[in-house]
Amino acid sequence: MESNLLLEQQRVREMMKFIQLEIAKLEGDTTKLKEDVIHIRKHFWDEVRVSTDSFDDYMETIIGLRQEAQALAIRQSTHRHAGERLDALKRLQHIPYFGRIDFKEEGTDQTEPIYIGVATLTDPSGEDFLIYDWRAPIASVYYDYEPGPAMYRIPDGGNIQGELEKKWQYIIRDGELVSMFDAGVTIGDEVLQQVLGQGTDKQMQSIVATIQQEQNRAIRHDKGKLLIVMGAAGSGKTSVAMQRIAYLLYKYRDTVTSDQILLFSPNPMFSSYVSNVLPELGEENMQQATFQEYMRDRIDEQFKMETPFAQLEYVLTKRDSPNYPVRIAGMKWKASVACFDYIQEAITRFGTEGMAFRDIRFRGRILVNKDQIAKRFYSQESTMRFANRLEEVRLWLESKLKGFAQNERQKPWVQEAVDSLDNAQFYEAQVALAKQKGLRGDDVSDVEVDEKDLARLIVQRRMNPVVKAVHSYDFVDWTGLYCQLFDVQSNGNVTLPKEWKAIGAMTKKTLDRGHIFYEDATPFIYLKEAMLGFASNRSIKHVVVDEAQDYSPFQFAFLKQLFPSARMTVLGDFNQSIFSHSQDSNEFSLLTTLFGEEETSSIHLAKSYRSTKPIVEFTKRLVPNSYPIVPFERDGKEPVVEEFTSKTTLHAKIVAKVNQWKEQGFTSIAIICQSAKERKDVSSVLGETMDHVLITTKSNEYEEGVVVIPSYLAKGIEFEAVIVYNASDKVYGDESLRRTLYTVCTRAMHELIVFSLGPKSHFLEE
Ligand SMILES: Nc1ncnc2c1ncn2[C@@H]1O[C@H](COP(=O)(O)OP(=O)(O)OP(=O)(O)O)[C@@H](O)[C@H]1O
Repeated sequence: MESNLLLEQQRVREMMKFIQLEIAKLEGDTTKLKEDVIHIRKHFWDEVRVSTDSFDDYMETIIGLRQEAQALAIRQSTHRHAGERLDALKRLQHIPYFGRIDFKEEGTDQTEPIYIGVATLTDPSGEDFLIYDWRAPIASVYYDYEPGPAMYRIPDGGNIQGELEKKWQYIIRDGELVSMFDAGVTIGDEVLQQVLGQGTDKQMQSIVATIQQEQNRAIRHDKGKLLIVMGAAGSGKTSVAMQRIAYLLYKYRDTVTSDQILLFSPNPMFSSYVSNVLPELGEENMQQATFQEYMRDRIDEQFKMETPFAQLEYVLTKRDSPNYPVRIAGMKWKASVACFDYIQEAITRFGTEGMAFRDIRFRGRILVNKDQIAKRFYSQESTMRFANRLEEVRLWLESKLKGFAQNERQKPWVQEAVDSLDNAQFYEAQVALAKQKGLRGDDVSDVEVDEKDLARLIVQRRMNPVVKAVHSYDFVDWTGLYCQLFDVQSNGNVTLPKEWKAIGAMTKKTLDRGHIFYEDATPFIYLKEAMLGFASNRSIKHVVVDEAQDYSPFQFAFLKQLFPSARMTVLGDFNQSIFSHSQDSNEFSLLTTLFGEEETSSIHLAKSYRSTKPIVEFTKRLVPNSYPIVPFERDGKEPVVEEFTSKTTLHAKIVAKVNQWKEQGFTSIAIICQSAKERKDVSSVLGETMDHVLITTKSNEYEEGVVVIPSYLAKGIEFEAVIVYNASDKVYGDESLRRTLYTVCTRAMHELIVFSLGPKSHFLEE
């Protein structure tokens, strides 16, 4: 072992030297190549004699042009390759590799050592692989097998069988091999201990050196349209999501680019938290969005949409409001599979009856009344697509409006409007008419304007809002249609909630005020787009949804329609549903039906890596009916639960504890409050005594130091040490908040302290 270590240390040093030399050489080469490319571009035409006097001259010109273009293309391609190699070398310059397998391919008698790192490196001839990218097919053996028979898949679909003779793990710091381990069965117990025991960086980091077998299955999974990854808090779901994106970008590098992958994240701060991983692995970041942004764009100016965070504040802080039970029952219903089925049935029913239309009005007069529109709609074959039927009605209305406009020009109000135009208005009308005739500038004054033109223009302008409304299908009473869903008092197939009537009344009242609850946004838009056709985006090839337990079946159905060409990876943990009101289910059952069993695979990650074993054991007890949660064996302090009777002593204790943690060297400390309301209280008290950062829904950056953060913004991220500000039974007493308490406690990596003002939550007793 000792001599092995010396040999490997020697190899690392040689490799480091080689990498440094190559970097220096390539930096020179790429500068020269870039200058060459610029030079060729600049003097392109100087090098070509252009003449078309005779056929021979013409041919010579063509050949000259082709040669110059070829020279340019060759230089550009050499420059690009040199640039790529330089990038790879730079990624390897501190840690050239982290693992090695000794693999003997079946049918050969030679064992080849395969070194694995974050990029591929060949010798200068390009023939021998010095280091393999962790995503290369052969590297999968490193993650998937213990010594013994092993195999890996190659891109054409075949398998390479062989024997994995040995597996090593290396710890290399600043170009020196510090230690190496026989990685045997699982990769990384020792290395993992070290990695997980350290402090957290400002942002999430790649885990390629220590990916575990189950995680690797999820990262490299490549079958069907949908992959569901469920896993305990801290089991590496987000890490899997990020390494999986890197893997897909590598495997499909000829067909998929980073801007064709879209990650849905829970909030903007989360986006910044994960933004380092892909660049660290040499890839550009994928696109990121929140579901809320997609909804907001579609709801547009029609309603003022509540944000999901405002919705959560309501859930967490308005328990005493008399409307609370109805609103919560509504939230629960509107996010359920039952509601999804119910609206699907309603859409089918509207095909034969019950569509709500609006009168087309102009200057107080009804031009086409809603019954006429309904008659036209239902006069068409019910087998026709809904969108086509509505389009036919639109075209019919548009042609009717044209007729109305013509008649309207003769009306006295138009003549009056023409007569009352002052000079400025007349000139402005002249310019507009000139524009309609395609004239501009000086030509404007040449345009002859007669009364007929002016009448046409005046009617056109007055009717414009009506024309626009018809064009955007506002002749359908979308709000009425949505509200009408709540008028149905019984439905054969779906059980309606007992608060049904009150839910309907509350929904209507809110929409009438020009507001829309967040829970209504998706069903409302879904109803509309299911009838009009979904405005889809076909350029996205892969959609990744993190924190997927917080998405309703509607939202998934919507995503599927929105990105019809995309495969999906969905990662979540039902123990962490902050929307526990809305999600009773513990599985993504609708998702399976959406894509079909054939196209769906599920992987469960049971082992939890973030927190120490005592913290995992503690948090596990908060969710007794959960799927298995297995702690990674990492020692640490037992979590502390402490009750206080006064805020003053509680705050003094928080300040003392935080200061102590800072002295211990912790750089990421969170005081997690239940809501933003509570966060404000805490901050106003701590403000003078302790430096801290307040995290709000507007925070875009993941912050180091001491943060005060509401529960729902702490989703998905982690801190070295966590104080749960007030886990009293008053604050976390309701069953619906069990999962919230679990979520906040599981943010802690090394230390967890749960304070309570008054008697602690009974979940903590359990
Ligand atoms: N194989 C691994 N090697 C090293 N670190 C790992 C590994 N898997 C997970 N981790 C670490 O564990 C922590 C939790 O990972 P991650 O945030 O991906 O989990 P999660 O399942 O998304 O958590 P949650 O659902 O609680 O938000 C991170 O610090 C991550 O780097």
